[in-house]
Amino acid sequence: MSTLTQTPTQLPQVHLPRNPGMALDLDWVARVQANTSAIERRAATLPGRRSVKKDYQAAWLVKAVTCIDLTTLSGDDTVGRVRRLCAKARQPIRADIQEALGISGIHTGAVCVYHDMIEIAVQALDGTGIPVAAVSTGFPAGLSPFHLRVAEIEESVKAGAREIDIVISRRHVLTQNWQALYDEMRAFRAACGDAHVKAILATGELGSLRNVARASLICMMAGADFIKTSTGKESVNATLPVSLVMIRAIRDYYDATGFHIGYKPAGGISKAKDAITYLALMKDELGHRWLQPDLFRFGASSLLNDIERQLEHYVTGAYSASYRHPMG
Ligand SMILES: O=C[C@H](O)COP(=O)(O)O
Repeated sequence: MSTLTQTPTQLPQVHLPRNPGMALDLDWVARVQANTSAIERRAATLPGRRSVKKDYQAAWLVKAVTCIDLTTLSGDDTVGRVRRLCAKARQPIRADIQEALGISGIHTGAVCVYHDMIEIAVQALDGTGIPVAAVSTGFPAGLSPFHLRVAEIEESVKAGAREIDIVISRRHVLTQNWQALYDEMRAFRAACGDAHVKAILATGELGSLRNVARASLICMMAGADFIKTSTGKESVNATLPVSLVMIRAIRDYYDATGFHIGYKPAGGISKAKDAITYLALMKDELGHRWLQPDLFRFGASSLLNDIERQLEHYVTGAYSASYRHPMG
């Protein structure tokens, strides 16, 4: 084992202009197609495409840690659990493992909580630069009255959230009401002000990959900073076929407008090897710039646990029990 020479936090990160959005272009939306069988075939090859080992694997896993939105979104969240999660976000990899890897100063991309826990998380992360992300707009179903969803965003921003994860109205997609989806997203973006907005599509409820592609495009046209797959509460959450579709929508939007939109797969990503597959997919489809935390996040509650175990194995040659890497 040798120490890692290039850690992710040492990579320069150039500040990117924010996506202002554009007028709804229904002709562009109508042209968007998705060849489901070709996408599924390609997605099936992804887990086996890259086999990164040893130093490289450890470096990719450290990179993954810096891109995690460390999440707790449970009805039984407590102040204590959120504080412990924030402590983990500040030091996601145990000090002895970091020392053996020759790295320091690693932290997660953000901490993601319900509105009620924002102030606790902001206090616990004070001075770290780690942003608090809040799920707003009647998460996870997004079916509360529209004015309350907008007000919830404003309250979350006021409470200190620097990132807002909104949920779209799935029915606008299922009924192909693109104008309504655009208007909703535009209003959410406006309510966020300077806070960055991630649009959760809840792809497991959108019916088809073509709907996923079209909803991705419309949210970007309406000013989304990130598009995110899932709330983590749908019966199907992040998948590789959906990711391929959304990532290619990001590429098309970038080619047409020059604006970089971030990607956040969320829900059910809990294994270190899956994290590497997602990172490799981002690199292959969008390039190295999209591997920075301002453009890529995992929405995950337990992924860090497995990554820390794998890194411990890398430095010691032995696996520890997962309870030795508690999250919150
Ligand atoms: O946005 C994040 C998800 O809610 C986390 O889902 P997970 O608990 O399956 O990792």
